[in-house]
Amino acid sequence: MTTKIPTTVITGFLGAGKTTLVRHMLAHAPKGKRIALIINEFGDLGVDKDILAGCGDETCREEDMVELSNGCICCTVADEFIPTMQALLAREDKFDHIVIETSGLALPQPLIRAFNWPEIKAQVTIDGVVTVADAAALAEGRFASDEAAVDAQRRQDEMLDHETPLGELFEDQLSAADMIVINKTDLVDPTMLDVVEANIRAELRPGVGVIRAANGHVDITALLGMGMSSEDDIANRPSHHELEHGGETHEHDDFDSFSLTLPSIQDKDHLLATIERTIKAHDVLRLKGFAAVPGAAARLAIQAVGPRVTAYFDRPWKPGEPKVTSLVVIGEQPLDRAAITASLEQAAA
Ligand SMILES: Nc1nc2c(ncn2[C@@H]2O[C@H](COP(=O)(O)OP(=O)(O)OP(=O)(O)O)[C@@H](O)[C@H]2O)c(=O)[nH]1
Repeated sequence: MTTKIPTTVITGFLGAGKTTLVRHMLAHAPKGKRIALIINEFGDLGVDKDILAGCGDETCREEDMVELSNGCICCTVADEFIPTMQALLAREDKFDHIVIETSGLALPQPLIRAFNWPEIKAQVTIDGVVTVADAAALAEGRFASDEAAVDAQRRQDEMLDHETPLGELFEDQLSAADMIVINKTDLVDPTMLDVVEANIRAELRPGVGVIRAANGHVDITALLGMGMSSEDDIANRPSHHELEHGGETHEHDDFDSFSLTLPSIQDKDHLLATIERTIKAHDVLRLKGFAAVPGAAARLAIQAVGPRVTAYFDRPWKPGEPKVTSLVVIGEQPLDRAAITASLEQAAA
């Protein structure tokens, strides 16, 4: 019998810290262990792959990364995911482990089920499904239906709201998990963290592990080598969307994304202030990309998750690379693209 290649599936809501966790995993993987990475992004800018490739480590080898862009892995299982897996398995250089980072809007269940397709099942097994939870977003009630209208106490109760697309999607991601990483613990006080953890635990199947982390710093031996064969246990991982719609519709219909490019911007602080203002005014859930700051030799990576905007220079511009500012914007439907674009264009020079 051939040994199956273990695969870790990383899921979790937009901006929860999946890429950050993957980065940590790659940096701390046992020496000599060859890990292939499949990255699935919502939106048509390959920001996550670019950030990982920009890390410069030998563990983040670009040739070991495959990107499934502008799609949700769960909607494109047959068209994209299966062929990608087959191509990976056909490669001569063999991998010891595969890591799949799903988009923050992906429903994990169809992906898990895909591991039962005969051509996949013969060679690969799911080592474990890891769901990254954003402690800060949960503590702030960002999955509640109308944040502005609910007071702090009610927000706590509505953390795992069944009515909203966000809440349901998050529950589906929790129900699929073998392990939960409660991330961003640095942003939440300990009492609130206990509330967040209790709410999460209430949604889990018995036996699912929960670990807390900041910046994805977890003991990677806890993540790799779980040996769960999750694909054999799909019946115990129900999904709202599959139950309610017979798998026919996808929650991504509730979300929208677009990207825009600014040929030049005035300056860094003005850009970040413009982004912050735009996010607040238009309920943008997630914004990320790279900016060309006048006079800077490096590109500025921009990350916004809900109202929190951060930026750092991640790597020097490559010779010949167009120095422009490219951003992807993600939010619930309807996203007022024209107004958001006009607002962000105020940062243009
Ligand atoms: N303060 C804090 N920030 C974090 C932590 N983990 C991640 N971040 C930041 O949160 C932002 C989003 O992190 P990512 O790792 O890109 O999140 P993601 O889940 O991959 O995002 P999508 O792929 O867009 O869904 C980045 O700015 C990270 O630096 C954490 O534990 N604490």
